[in-house]
Amino acid sequence: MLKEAKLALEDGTILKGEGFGFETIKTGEVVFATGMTGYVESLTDPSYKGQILMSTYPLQGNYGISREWFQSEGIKAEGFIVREQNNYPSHRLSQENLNDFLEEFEVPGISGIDTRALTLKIREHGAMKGAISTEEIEDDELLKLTKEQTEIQNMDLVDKVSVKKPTIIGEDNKHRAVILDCGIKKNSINALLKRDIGVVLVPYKTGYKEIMDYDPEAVLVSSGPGNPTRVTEAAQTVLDLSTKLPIFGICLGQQIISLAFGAKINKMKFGHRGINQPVKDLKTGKVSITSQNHGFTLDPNSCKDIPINITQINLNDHTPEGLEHEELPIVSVQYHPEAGPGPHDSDSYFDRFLETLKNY
Ligand SMILES: NC(=O)CC[C@H](N)C(=O)O
Repeated sequence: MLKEAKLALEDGTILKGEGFGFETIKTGEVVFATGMTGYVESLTDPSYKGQILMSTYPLQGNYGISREWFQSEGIKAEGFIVREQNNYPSHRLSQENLNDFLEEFEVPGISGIDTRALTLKIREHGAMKGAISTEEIEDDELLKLTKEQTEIQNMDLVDKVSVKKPTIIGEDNKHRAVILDCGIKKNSINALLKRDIGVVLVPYKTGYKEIMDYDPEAVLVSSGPGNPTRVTEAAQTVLDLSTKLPIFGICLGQQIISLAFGAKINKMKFGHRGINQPVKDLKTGKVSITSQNHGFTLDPNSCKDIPINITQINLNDHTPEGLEHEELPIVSVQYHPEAGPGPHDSDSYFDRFLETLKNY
């Protein structure tokens, strides 16, 4: 049954649509993603914790839901905004429809929204605080909840998605890496397992000594939600480990590594979320099409006097997309080489991880 739902934005906008998924009220930062596919991977990506996801592509749900595509145990985004949803999916792997998927994980969805207009608004204004209600609520009350919520910059979101205790996956693999888990995606773990690298996922607050006790050959600092400056413990751990082991970072991981060496982080106006972001390698001139999902970036000027070099840039806005330490085997990317969703063009990042680990 279609029921009326509302979306409120901090600038006072109230949009009405049809509710789907779970009947509830959720707040979050409203962000848009431009991929034509990948709603299952994105909704289950822990980096979307604290955010209400809007797809710019107008039809969602048409190929259904499969657990094979999950990037974590369930939906991590706070809500889903779409133009049109389809609940009669067609795909050989599909196990349920979008409505039941959201309902199962107690997440509200709103359809019938003019997502094109809303995207333009966000591009102009920047990402905004918002709220979705699939329950009955007065406009004023929903606006109040919207405005009163904490800014995403000041939320501790990594704590909500990081593992609670160390977890070993692939004990019998030839190599071993520790993943400093800030909200790892399954595809990243699988990319290492595929290369015979077993992993120990450790909580993001785990210190140097405990990590070394696992006798890893390298460390991966994972992607994850929210503001990297809220996880200073992880930056300290990176610094402590930096002369001992190769360190690789993905997205939030890159931001944490750059903070460890003294770079500055800025909030972007509306971020990069999509599966066709062009990234240029400054050494080879090669351009890759990458999967991205971030709203913070490091200030390139703050890298001038620290031992970190920017090795890759985004061709849309020239923001840093890859880093390397001047002397140590420390490498990171702002995009998602593990894909899920998106292209596999930068899968070789994990080959480099393996080579670096073997040679160290
Ligand atoms: N995918 C990620 O790791 C996101 C990193 C960080 N939360 C950002 O928004 O910039």
